[in-house]
Amino acid sequence: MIRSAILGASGYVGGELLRLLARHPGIEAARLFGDSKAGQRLGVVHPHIGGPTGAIEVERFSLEALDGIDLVFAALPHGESQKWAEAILATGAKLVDLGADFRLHDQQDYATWYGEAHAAPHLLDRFVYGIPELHRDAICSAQAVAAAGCYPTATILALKPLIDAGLVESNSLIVDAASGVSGAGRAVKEGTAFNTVDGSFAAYGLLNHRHTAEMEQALGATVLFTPHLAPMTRGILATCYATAAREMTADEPLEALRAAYADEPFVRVSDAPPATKWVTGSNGAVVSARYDARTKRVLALGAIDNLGKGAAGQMIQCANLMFGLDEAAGLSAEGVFP
Ligand SMILES: NC(=O)C1=CN([C@@H]2O[C@H](COP(=O)(O)OP(=O)(O)OC[C@H]3O[C@@H](n4cnc5c(N)ncnc54)[C@H](OP(=O)(O)O)[C@@H]3O)[C@@H](O)[C@H]2O)C=CC1
Ligand SMILES: CC(=O)N[C@@H](CCC(=O)OP(=O)(O)O)C(=O)O
Repeated sequence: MIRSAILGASGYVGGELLRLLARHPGIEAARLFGDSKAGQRLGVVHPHIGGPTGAIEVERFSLEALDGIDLVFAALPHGESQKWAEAILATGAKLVDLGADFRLHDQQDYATWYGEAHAAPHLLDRFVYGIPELHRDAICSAQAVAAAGCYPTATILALKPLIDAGLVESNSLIVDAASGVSGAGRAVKEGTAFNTVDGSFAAYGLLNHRHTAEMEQALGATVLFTPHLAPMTRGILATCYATAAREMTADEPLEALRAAYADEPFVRVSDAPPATKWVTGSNGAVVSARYDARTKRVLALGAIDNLGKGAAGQMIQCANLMFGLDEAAGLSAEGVFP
């Protein structure tokens, strides 16, 4: 059994990692770290986790606690893992980091979009960007993976094959994406309180959301990205528009997606517009696309569970590849519907 440690085990992503690892045949959650909830039993912090794991106490992180650990999952607030990454990698453990610290390859981009200098720019090259459908071979041989952000995962899966196939003008991408409220993390905030969100639908982060940089890096394109907060707990739906590079049949973008994802275990191409509820609780992504001859635009859609393919599921998918396990180990659950 591969022994993993979870940094941020008391958060939403940590809880989802624990739920998925409980059924994983090859990776166990051996050490669990938190911050303000250190000292509490896991069954109290995450009442949905039962069994023996529920009795484990959340610890405060120390490097010594990584003794005998093969794999570290980091699900920490942005800026935290860059303080620890070098020391973690020096233990020989593999690291899958979900924060944004190591997703951008260029330290100047990081400073621009995150508003501060990177504390460990010399490590940026050691991290492979963690979307297996894009970088499977590199992930297989990596010691460190920076799992992709939630909005970028939905967007990149919907658009990348269309760019690669030369169907869209890469300087014309517009992405409107909506997220469930769990995407904002577990801490109590006025902007994500029930009375703020219930019965409402709002855009935020206009023109400057940090995920824009990640999308642009992965797509090699210019993106106008507008995130929205939707009154639901889980799910992301990215609706993407691009100027068509040429005339094509209405279904040609859909065929490009089918060709790109024919052998992918987690990406499904759908004729019908995808819904977030199709992937709730799973590591699935559903994508679709059309060409509109009237406006000469291509429309593409991507739906994921922000905590699944947008976070914990993708982290485990990457870890499976890094350890030569079955890529789908622990991730076979279908979505929960209705
Ligand atoms: N939620 C989502 O859908 C997605 C989240 N992400 C990213 O994953 C990361 C985790 O997200 P999420 O689980 O939602 O966040 P939460 O706020 O729910 O959890 C954060 C976790 O980090 C711990 N923590 C906070 N500050 C520190 C610190 N200074 N040192 C050590 N541990 C600390 C918290 O401990 P404690 O609770 O004990 O204080 C908690 O376990 C973030 O970077 C987020 O942006 C990425 C994709 C999707
Ligand atoms: C709904 C909501 O607030 N979502 C978060 C993004 C989700 C996230 O955790 O960001 P990373 O993927 O970069 O880690 C936000 O817009 O800041």
